[in-house]
Amino acid sequence: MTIKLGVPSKGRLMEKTFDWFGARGVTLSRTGSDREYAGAVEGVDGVDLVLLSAGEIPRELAAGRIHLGVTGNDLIQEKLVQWDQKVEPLAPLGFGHANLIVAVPHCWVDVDTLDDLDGAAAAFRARHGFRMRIATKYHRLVRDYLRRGGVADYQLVDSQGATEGTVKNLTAEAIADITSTGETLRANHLKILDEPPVLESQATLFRSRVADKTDADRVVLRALIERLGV
Ligand SMILES: Nc1ncnc2c1ncn2[C@@H]1O[C@H](COP(=O)(O)OP(=O)(O)OP(=O)(O)O)[C@@H](O)[C@H]1O
Ligand SMILES: O=P(O)(O)OC[C@H]1O[C@H](OP(=O)(O)OP(=O)(O)O)[C@H](O)[C@@H]1O
Repeated sequence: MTIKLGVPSKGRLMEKTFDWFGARGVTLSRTGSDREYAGAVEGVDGVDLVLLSAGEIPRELAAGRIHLGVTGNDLIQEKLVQWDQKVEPLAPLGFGHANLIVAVPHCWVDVDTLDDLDGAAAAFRARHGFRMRIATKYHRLVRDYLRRGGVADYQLVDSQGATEGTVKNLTAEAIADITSTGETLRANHLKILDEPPVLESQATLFRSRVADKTDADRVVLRALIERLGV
C-alpha cells in the first residue's frame, strides 16, 4: 500500500498547498495535461497524491480512503458529524482564511445582533405567514449557532453557491456564508451581524483516524510528518 495525500485539485487553495509542502522539501505537482487530475509527490517515497474537490476531502478522510488531507476546517466541521473522532488536525497552514458569518440586508437598520434577528424573524413570520429564510450551504454549523444564539423562527434554504445573490433574487431574507475580504457582501448590500462569527476557518492539514495502514505505511507516514515538521 501507499500513503494517500488528498489536496485541493484547483485554484488558490491548490497552489498554496503546493507552496506549503514545497517549502518543507516535499514537492507536489500535477502531472499530465492541464485537465488531467493526476499528481506526483517528490521528496519522500511511498506517498500518492490524490487531487480532489476541497469539499470532498472531509468525506474521503472519514471513509479512510486518504490518510492525510488538506481542506478548510469549515468543511470538516460542517460535513463530518463528531469530526474530531474521525480526523485529527495536524497543522493550520496559514492560508485560506475565511469567516463563516450571518449577514442581513444593509437596510435592516434595527438588526445588528442575534437578539435583533430573533425579533425580526418573529415579526417576519407574523407579517408574511412563513418563516424568514436564511440561505447557506453550512446547514449544521449555522443551525447550531442560531440555536445557541436563541434565534428560533427561521428556516434554512440550501444555497450551494452565489449565496449573497439569494437576497436580491428574493429566495432568502438573510444569508450565512464565508467571507474573507467582505467584497461580495458589500457588493450585494449585506451587512454582517455584530456578533462573533459562526466559525473562523483556514486551510488545515488533517490526518484520518480511520484509514488502514500497514507497518510500512506507518513508517512512511511518520517520515512525512517529520519532514513537514507538524
Ligand atoms: N473567498 C475566500 N477566501 C478564502 N477562503 C475561501 C474563500 N472561499 C472559499 N474559501 C475556503 O476554501 C475552501 C474551499 O471552498 P469551496 O468549497 O467553496 O471551494 P471550491 O473551490 O468552490 O471547491 P469545489 O471544487 O468543491 O467547487 C473552504 O474551506 C473555504 O473556507
Ligand atoms: O469576502 P470575499 O473575499 O468577497 O469572499 C467571499 C466569497 O468567496 C466565496 O465564494 P466562491 O468564490 O468560493 O464561490 P461560491 O459562491 O461558489 O461559494 C464565498 O462563498 C463568498 O461568496
